[in-house]
Amino acid sequence: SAKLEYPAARRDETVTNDFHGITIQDPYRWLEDPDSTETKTFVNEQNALSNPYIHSYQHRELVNKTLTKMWNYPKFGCPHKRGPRYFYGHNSGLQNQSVTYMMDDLEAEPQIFIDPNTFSEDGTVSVSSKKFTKDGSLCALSLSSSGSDWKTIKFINVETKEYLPDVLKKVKFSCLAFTPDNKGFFYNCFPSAADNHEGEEVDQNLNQKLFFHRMGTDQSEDIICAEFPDNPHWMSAASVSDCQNYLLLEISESCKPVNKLYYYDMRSHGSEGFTGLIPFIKLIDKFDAEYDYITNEGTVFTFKTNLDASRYRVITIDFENPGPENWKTLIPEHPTDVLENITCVNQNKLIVIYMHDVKNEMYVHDLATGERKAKFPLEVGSIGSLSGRKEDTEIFYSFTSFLAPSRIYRCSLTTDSVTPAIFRDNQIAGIDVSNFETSQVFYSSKDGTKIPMFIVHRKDLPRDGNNPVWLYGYGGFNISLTPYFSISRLLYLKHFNGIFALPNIRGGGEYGEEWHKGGKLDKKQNCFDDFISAAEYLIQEKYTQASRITINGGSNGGLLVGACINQRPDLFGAGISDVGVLDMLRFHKFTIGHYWVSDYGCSDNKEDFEYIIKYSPLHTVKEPIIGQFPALLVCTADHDDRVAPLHSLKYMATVQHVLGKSEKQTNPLLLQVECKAGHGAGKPTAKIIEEVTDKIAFMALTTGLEWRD
Ligand SMILES: O=C(NCC(=O)N1CCC[C@H]1C(=O)O)OCc1ccccc1
Repeated sequence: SAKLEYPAARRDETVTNDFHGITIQDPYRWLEDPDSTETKTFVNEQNALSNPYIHSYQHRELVNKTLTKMWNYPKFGCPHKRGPRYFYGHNSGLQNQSVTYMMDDLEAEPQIFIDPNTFSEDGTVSVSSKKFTKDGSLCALSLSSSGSDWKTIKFINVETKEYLPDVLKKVKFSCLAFTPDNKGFFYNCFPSAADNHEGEEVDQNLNQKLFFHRMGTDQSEDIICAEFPDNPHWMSAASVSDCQNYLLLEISESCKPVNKLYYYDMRSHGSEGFTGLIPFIKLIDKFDAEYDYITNEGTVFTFKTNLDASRYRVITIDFENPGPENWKTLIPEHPTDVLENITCVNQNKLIVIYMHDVKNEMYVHDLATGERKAKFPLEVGSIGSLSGRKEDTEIFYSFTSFLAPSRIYRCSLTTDSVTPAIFRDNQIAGIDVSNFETSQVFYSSKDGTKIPMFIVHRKDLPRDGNNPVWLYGYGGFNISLTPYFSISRLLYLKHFNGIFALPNIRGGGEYGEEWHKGGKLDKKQNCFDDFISAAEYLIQEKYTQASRITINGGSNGGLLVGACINQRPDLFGAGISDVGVLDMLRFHKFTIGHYWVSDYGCSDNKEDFEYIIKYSPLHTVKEPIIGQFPALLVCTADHDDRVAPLHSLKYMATVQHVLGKSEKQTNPLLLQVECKAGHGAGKPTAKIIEEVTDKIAFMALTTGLEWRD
């Protein structure tokens, strides 16, 4: 391909910082200001390069049309009962946002409850979460614009579907909790945040507070009921216990799976509402483990915890005898499987979801004794979502896997046996998934650790060492990548003879906290070694060859791509880094980045700096000794306030500076910045399809994909 000319971005060689005796230059520091004319010009010049290149792909329209057609199938969410009614999410196929329907019973005619597509012309306003009052009479909506983490909370009268006058602003990373009498509402906001924020600012999110809002009043009258002036990094979340007597408060200070647990007995309060800081009882007042509320029977509380259990277990704590010596184990830690999720249903049962070698298993346990009662018949895959409360006698759950769009089951829990029935079976038009297969392999990483990897492709694929591979990974924050259905992957498999490979690299939660610890802080390089070893495995097993591999990941996965492509430019044909964390010396200075130091460490500390600087993508760009750098597409968006676009802008400016002038560098090095889009959550269908089309077009142009009908 003809060699591209890259815009010469100004380098300010005067910007340097001293890190524990080491001087580090930061010549593109000016790109950290999203509002400067210079930054806007830089973004426009980069898009003026990347978009025409991507649109030069001859089959881009064919991919777009095919993707749209495959995407256009009805998608149902699990029904959930709130008060006397059932609610469920539904998308007819191509709607920008799913619609929430309501029905008086499961056989009744559904009617529209909330249609977010009416909130904006282009579908960029989304409902990020909903919370009903216990009796289902009111519903709080948390709304996001352009994919920003900033939320506006509004309230709907469910019966009349009319909005109440109450509007809550400056809300971010917030809980939603009504008081039992429906008169009050707990939420979190950042009062010190600037008024004009919309998600394009990079200011740090500090000093979050818990507020009490009295329904029918103005937000300016809201009461601060929890704040942590000595710990500006802390964030909190309030919830009401199943019995409605207790207000629980979880406090966390980072993404580490540990939290403090405070509580307050609301019975000692009249209905005059809350008037000031709540005198919480500090049940757990240190950050030593996670305590995740499941339910309570009177003063005996049931929690999921990783205390002395890296694969989690279930304990009970009696608030009357709160000393740890009185705590009891209800379900002990499993010797190999991770206890992922527990829900109390039908008053006396626990629905327990485990992860066994990255596949879900689901059981019924007895709440009182912890005893296992039944096992759900599940295929290989994941439980996508589950709805059911203590007061419900049935559950709905969705099952999904690489080759099965989510299917919803309904199961009564009134007896000890489980006989689930299909409630909704989503079908894809024009795809016969029986032509494809999923396998799971265990390959060795650099240090000999066995890493599981899912491999999905056509059944008749030749092992000729020449198949294109979409190698996708994440590797961090205790997040597990269990099987999930994706139209874009299926198109790649069907129309390009592609292979989708998903290695469950360390840093995730696939084998519990030990797996997470194996890929964080000073062991973060293990994530990159695991991902590199995955590519080497696929090559030596004759699935593919380096030039046909695209590595891809988002956010922490975007860091994965940046680090691996810098370290092994010989191993990949292309890399696509989505909304990546790429400046590892400065990530904690912007928006919620300070929360990530639990996985990354912080360059303010000498020991942390010394391992961070070794892999930070922005600081490890160098010309390959032999050959050229792979094709690179770095994607971000102007309202991404989870990972500010500055990471991608500075990284691409550096890559183009170091590599772009070399005569041998004919692979493109491109940055694409989307407008009215954010980190990903809430993105309208139309934008998702455009974005995926561009990704596939880029892979086609740079790894020689050939379309087949
Ligand atoms: O920052 C995160 N999560 C980690 C995160 O989003 N990360 C971690 C690294 C980059 C980015 C990503 O991988 O998506 O969540 C913020 C939050 C939400 C709700 C309550 C408290 C705090």
